[in-house]
Amino acid sequence: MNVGSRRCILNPVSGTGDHAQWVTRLLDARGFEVLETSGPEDAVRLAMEAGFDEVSELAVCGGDGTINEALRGLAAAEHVADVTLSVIPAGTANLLAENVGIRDIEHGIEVADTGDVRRVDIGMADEQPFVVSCIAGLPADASVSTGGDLKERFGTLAFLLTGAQEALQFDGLTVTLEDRQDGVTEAWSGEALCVLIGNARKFVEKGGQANMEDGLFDVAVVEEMPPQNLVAEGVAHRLLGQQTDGVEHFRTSELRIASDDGPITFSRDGEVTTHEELLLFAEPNSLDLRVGSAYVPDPE
Ligand SMILES: Nc1ncnc2c1ncn2[C@@H]1O[C@H](COP(=O)(O)OP(=O)(O)OP(=O)(O)O)[C@@H](O)[C@H]1O
Repeated sequence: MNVGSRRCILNPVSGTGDHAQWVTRLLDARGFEVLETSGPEDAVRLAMEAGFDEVSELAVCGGDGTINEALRGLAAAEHVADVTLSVIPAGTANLLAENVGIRDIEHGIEVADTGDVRRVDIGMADEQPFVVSCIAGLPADASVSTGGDLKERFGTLAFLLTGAQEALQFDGLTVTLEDRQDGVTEAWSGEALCVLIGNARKFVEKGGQANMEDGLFDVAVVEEMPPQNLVAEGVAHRLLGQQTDGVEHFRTSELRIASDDGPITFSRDGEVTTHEELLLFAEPNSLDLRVGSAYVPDPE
């Protein structure tokens, strides 16, 4: 039993990869035991161990990929509900940190030590957890192929823009979406360019932080566009600008996505898997997360 214990899982190669030493020194001074990951999936193992050791505070220093691995490890150890998680943004995009008001590494360390704790929703897709989003179609593929340089220059927009360029050769998704919040209703069916399910992130209008405490996903389906369109511009406008023609947007706590045309690729916070159908549900108020003072519980 490790009541009151503080541990940090640190990815030494995420982002620019030059943070490990000084971050370890600062965290050590604040009572965190720092364990470095040694390769892909190692944060899953370390978080499982933290769960089995009943660690009460777990900081994750890395990008969204490392956070996703840590969350999967905590889920495997059935420790998600018993830990306070904090994020120290040392990745390239750092979507979760950005969505909970954490500015940079130093700020993340301070928040991990003394920040407010909010009980936020997590999403489950095929029984695996995610916090930020689960996306299918173009940005899911794009998040795999977008190089570090581009990610750094454009931030999150790069996911959309790179994907949009690739859409010239992209066939789209033939999908049916069922809203299962109150019974089963067909929410959308047809040819989609992508399906975006946000827990911590909105994808339409101005985007930004979604309500992480309402027990609902923000779902956006971008309809297939003719390839001769200026696709990159079109997608960016539709998702980030004001124009929402061709975008179906709704909120739900439970959703089933079925492909009518073979397996499709999903990215759960950057973790890529392939499914013919996927069942997603929001687990309301199930994770204690430290947030920065800029975090807005209800960003409407
Ligand atoms: N010691 C290591 N050596 C090599 N790869 C590692 C090591 N530890 C973790 N990894 C892998 O590094 C990858 C990238 O991590 P992460 O997603 O956290 O950072 P990022 O890609 O820089 O940021 P972001 O996801 O925010 O854009 C993950 O797939 C993780 O499994």
